[in-house]
Amino acid sequence: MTGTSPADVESSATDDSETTPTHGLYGTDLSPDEQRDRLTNGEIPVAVYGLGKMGLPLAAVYAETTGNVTGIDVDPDVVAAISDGESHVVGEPGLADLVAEQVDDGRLTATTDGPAAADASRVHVVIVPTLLDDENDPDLATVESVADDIATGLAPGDLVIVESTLPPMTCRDVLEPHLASQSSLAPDEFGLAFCPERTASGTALRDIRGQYPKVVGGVDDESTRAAAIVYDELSTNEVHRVSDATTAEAVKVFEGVYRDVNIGLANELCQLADELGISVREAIDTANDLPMCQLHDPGPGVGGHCIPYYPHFLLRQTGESMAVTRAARCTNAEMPSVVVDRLERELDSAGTDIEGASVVVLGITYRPGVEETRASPALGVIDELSERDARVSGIDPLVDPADYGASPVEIDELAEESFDAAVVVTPHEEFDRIDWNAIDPMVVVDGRDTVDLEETAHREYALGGSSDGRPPRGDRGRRRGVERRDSETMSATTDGGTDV
Ligand SMILES: NC(=O)c1ccc[n+]([C@@H]2O[C@H](COP(=O)([O-])OP(=O)(O)OC[C@H]3O[C@@H](n4cnc5c(N)ncnc54)[C@H](O)[C@@H]3O)[C@@H](O)[C@H]2O)c1
Ligand SMILES: CC(=O)N[C@@H]1[C@@H](OP(=O)(O)OP(=O)(O)OC[C@H]2O[C@@H](n3ccc(=O)[nH]c3=O)[C@H](O)[C@@H]2O)O[C@H](CO)[C@@H](O)[C@@H]1O
Repeated sequence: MTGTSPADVESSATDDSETTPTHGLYGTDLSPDEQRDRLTNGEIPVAVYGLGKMGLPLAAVYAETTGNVTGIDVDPDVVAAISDGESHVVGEPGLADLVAEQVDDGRLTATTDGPAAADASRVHVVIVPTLLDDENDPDLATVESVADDIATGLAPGDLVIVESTLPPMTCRDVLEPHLASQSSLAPDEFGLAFCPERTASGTALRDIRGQYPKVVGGVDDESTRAAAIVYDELSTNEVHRVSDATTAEAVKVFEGVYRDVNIGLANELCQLADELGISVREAIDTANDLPMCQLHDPGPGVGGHCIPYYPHFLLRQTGESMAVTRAARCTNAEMPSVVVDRLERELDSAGTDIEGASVVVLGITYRPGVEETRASPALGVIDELSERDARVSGIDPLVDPADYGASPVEIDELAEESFDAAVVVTPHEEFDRIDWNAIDPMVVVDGRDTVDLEETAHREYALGGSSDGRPPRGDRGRRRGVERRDSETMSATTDGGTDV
């Protein structure tokens, strides 16, 4: 790191212009070492478009590597916070300090002005979300709007790197023609490579800096080469060059589909727990003794703007039926209603009609500690409960349940209120301090195997059973000689749990 200031960079880039035909990395005739030097000296300005949960950590790592990064976001509050050296992304170890340091040193700046940043930058990194439209087709509008910004400043020799997850063929068939037509450059005058994020919330900096090999695939060989130069510097791990951008796009989507399909299988198996009278979680954990078996964890559904979205980047985009991917997606999407079915049955057994019952949902975000609610299973649970005319409350330390159709309750208020039931959807660590013994007995459906209510008066139903071997209703049925194989008996029995 040289600590070069942006002003130094500008003048050095100008001085070089007479001897170097292009300032960028694509199609340059500089040696690889000279390219690396220019990148790490800050002589190649970098723009990072999208400063969200992954974009801000990525921009910060680009800044610590190159010393000359402009971050762009459409949200003025995000830009204002970063300009003040503050991270608006919570739960990422080291990020607040890194952002403060990079901004303070003048290595990272932020703006809402995409075209101006594009004009000043020679490497453009895209890390905005790709969502779905109402028909579940990929919605490329945000990525294309960033491409419009980049195109206004795109110069010969520039390299565009896309880290946003994309449906395969998007770089080749959509973005390259889009950038070319909007910039009036020929496709072989600029580089375009897909280099997917292999990161997760909570470990973003570690992952970006090199936890896994970095996959790089360009629309042509020169784009792959140029992008590999960048990630050789950014990542401590190996750079895995694949044949082309479409292969790189497929790698990322396949990783997500693998996860969705395997969670779908776990969710299917977990629904056998009542009928078999076992803890399916115990069976899964034990099956996973074998390295060839990697069954996932069952739960109330699959949330976030990654895993539930990526299967749709293939479904309807191909002429193939994709029956396995489709079935898993359906199974996962139905889990919130499975959870509410179980809840309704347990309430029935306790003599309470779900219509008019008061139910509190624990955890609205899709993952503990991550402020993201897109596709959260909690939203499906709230919808299902509302459709069945239950009165729904919610607790979440990161978001306001009122924004999602549930009356807000604080953890400390739980004991003062009286609920017919609770559903654990997302086990934020704050829930560890709930004193269940201080709360009036109720039905508790635990979707995540995170509460043990055996020593309480609550009527617990653990989806799929507990890892320690307790079937969904604990040991009570076994102790009382309930016929485990008869699911009808199980669902109709009224003495299977503590009365509430
Ligand atoms: N979050 C994860 O765990 C994760 C992991 C791996 C990959 N990804 C992928 O990374 C990408 C980004 O995800 P994220 O979690 O950072 O998203 P995010 O929703 O947290 O942040 C997106 C940011 O982009 C900004 N933005 C929207 N439109 C813009 C525009 N036109 N120009 C500039 N900025 C704009 C938003 O204001 C927001 O700050 C997605 O493609 C996602 O699939 C995410
Ligand atoms: C572990 C990891 O690196 N993941 C990443 C993932 O991050 P993520 O934040 O989306 O988190 P996940 O852990 O995948 O969970 C998604 C949903 O599935 C539920 N779930 C999960 C596992 C399970 O066994 N049973 C479940 O029910 C869970 O509760 C949640 O609702 O997406 C990124 C984007 O591309 C990828 O980089 C990457 O795969």
